[in-house]
Amino acid sequence: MQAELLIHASWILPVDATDSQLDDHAIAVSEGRIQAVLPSSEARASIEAQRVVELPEHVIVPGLINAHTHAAMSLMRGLADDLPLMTWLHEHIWPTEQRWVDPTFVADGTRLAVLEMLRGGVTCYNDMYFHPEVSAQVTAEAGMRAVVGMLVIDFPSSYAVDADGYITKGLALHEQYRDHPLIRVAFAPHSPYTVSDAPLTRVRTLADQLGIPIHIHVHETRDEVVQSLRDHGQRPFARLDGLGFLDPAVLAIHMTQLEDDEIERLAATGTHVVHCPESNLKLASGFCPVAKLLDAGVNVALGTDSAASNNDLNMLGEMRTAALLAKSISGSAAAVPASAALRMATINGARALGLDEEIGSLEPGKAADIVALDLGDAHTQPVYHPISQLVYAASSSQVRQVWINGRQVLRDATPTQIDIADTLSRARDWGKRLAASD
Ligand SMILES: CSC[C@H]1O[C@@H](n2cnc3c(O)ncnc32)[C@H](O)[C@@H]1O
Ligand SMILES: [Zn+2]
Repeated sequence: MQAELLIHASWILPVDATDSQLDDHAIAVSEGRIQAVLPSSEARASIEAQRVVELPEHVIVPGLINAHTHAAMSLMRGLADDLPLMTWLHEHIWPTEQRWVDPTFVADGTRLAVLEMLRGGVTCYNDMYFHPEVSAQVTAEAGMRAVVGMLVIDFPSSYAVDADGYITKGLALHEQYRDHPLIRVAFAPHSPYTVSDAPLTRVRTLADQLGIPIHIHVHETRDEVVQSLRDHGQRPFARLDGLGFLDPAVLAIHMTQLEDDEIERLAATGTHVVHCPESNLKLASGFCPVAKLLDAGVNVALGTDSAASNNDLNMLGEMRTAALLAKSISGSAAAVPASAALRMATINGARALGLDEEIGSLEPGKAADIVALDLGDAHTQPVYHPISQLVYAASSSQVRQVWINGRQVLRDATPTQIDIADTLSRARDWGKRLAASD
């Protein structure tokens, strides 16, 4: 057999149906797709490859999927800390966005985020932000995969004046990226408290017509629920249900406030939940009952939220936090074991985005989105169970090689498509500008 690329590693965690661990295996790649995953001994005997990569002491996993981001907000990392959500948004983040966010801000912030995520083994992210056409372009230039949000919000910005304006721009973006190999689009109405019923209904209709996901913040805090009971006479979840917003196209972000009947309804409707544990912890938003959701059969993916509320875009850290927090909340050390955390950061994210035929696991026929981490460092030795080292001990600095669609975008921890010095210099400049206006 011929292959363009053959990667040998000490361990492969393909995230298949049985959570296999494959020791001394190889992955053969051609035309951007995985051809075979097989023992290295067999691969050496049967595959003639144009390029062979040997990765002893490395574990290979599917590219991580960050299922909820506001990438460009990396330029606001550390701008306002130690505040609850509404104070943080109303008194700091939204005024800063009104003053500064434009296409250049989004380009420079997204590039900084893409650099951080690629170095952390993230190969796909699901974004919600202003000027998504700019995020899409920057991401595609870096060779990274993204689902870019067709943002909808009732408030004006430098991007659009009203909800219909956001939708019109979003539809143009959808047209522009039809059939793109790396970029998909989804509707991204910000939340039930910032988008009124009419645009939500329009989003629902259009999403059905176009067959695309809907990405929305829901039940992030108790205050959100209290406010909705006051303004609408019902919980946001019930309001969204009434508007037809519960089904397998919908990614409900956060979900820290959930009654048992709502968990049952999520499971019955196939609605996905995206858990953002570090952002929820930092803003003291509440706790998403992940173990209960998984037990009920709800698909739970994992996201960082923005670097302004996390304060990083590190999905290795997010997996660890998700696993530890679930144990603490449920009172069971068996809750969200390492294998479940890895599923949340890979195949569950792919499923939520409707991309599970394409990415999320290392199986023949899927896109070659592959991440290799070197476990030879002191803090990940010795290796009894590679998944344990990956989820509970590894850091981003151990991500050495990343391929997306079979193209190497990180080689020996260095991005191949991004100018690091320029990206950092632009970030520093924005930092000075924002600090001077504070
Ligand atoms: C209109 S683009 C997205 C919008 O979301 C804001 N945002 C960032 N983090 C959060 C969060 O945790 N909850 C709600 N909204 C958030 C961001 O500042 C943008 O304005
Ligand atoms: Zn968010």
